[in-house]
Amino acid sequence: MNTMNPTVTSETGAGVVEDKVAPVKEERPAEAELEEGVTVGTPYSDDPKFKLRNVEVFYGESRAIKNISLDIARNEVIAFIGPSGCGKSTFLRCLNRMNDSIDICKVKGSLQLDDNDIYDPSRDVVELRARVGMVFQKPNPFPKSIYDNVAYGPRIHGLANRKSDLDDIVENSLRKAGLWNEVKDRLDATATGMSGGQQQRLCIARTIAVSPEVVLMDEPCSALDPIATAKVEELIAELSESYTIVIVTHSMQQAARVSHRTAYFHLGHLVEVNETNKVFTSPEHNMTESYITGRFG
Ligand SMILES: Nc1ncnc2c1ncn2[C@@H]1O[C@H](COP(=O)(O)OP(=O)(O)OP(=O)(O)O)[C@@H](O)[C@H]1O
Repeated sequence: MNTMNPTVTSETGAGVVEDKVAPVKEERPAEAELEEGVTVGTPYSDDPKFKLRNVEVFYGESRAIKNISLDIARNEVIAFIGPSGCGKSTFLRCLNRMNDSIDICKVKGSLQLDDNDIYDPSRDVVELRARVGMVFQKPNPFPKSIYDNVAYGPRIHGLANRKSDLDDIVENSLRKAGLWNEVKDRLDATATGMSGGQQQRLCIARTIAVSPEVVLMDEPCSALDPIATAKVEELIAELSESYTIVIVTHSMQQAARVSHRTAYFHLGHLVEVNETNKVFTSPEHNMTESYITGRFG
């Protein structure tokens, strides 16, 4: 007798027992295995730059972020990892209100930067984005000269009164981005003629030119080759001395190399946050372990 999943066909109502093929095992663990609002590990900090509580994000009726609470510490590098569609970028974009431009997107909960409400309606969003800068997946320099790309932000924020002050900001930013020696003799050349890796470091220089406190990076190396990636990773290590950095990455090796803490997201939940070394050597949650060992992705 075949005992696999016997089931009664309701259509016939005749109590006929049929064989039913066992359902295919889901590759990703089911959401039912997660307790909403519960994050294992060390999601809180004694010295938070961001204090985020009970954050939910909706796209129309669909809830993409489900009751997440997290502190991001001053001058830490924290990596957001997790399978595609788990909400890493959505959560990252809440930190400088980049989601504001998406009409159907609604953010709920308490999100504070240095104890001030990020979503206070009276907040100047341009000023917020200068404090919390962002580097995107694809390098997106303006079709202007290298100099003008870096000078753009300081000009619109009125950070330099004299040309020499602006020159200093441009040079310092390019130095910090590890690009000065490569471009100092061609500052007037158009930025779009640079290699992809140089363009991404230029975008980092452009971000830091307005003296942000935080740099958000959304898969900053996904369009770069391994050598350009290594340069950006070195840069992240240097920048972490001065800035708080939040990086979304699909590369677990990259998270392990650059971050102090790692946050593992799954289906809009924040499952685990721990010291990066712990996440990759002895994760507390079985879902984190399944993900980092490649049992699903
Ligand atoms: N502009 C949007 N409109 C509607 N739904 C969206 C939008 N952006 C993201 N979503 C949905 O929100 C959920 C989370 O997406 P998000 O891009 O934040 O995930 P992710 O973890 O960053 O994914 P990936 O690693 O693929 O970039 C997904 O279900 C996605 O389809």
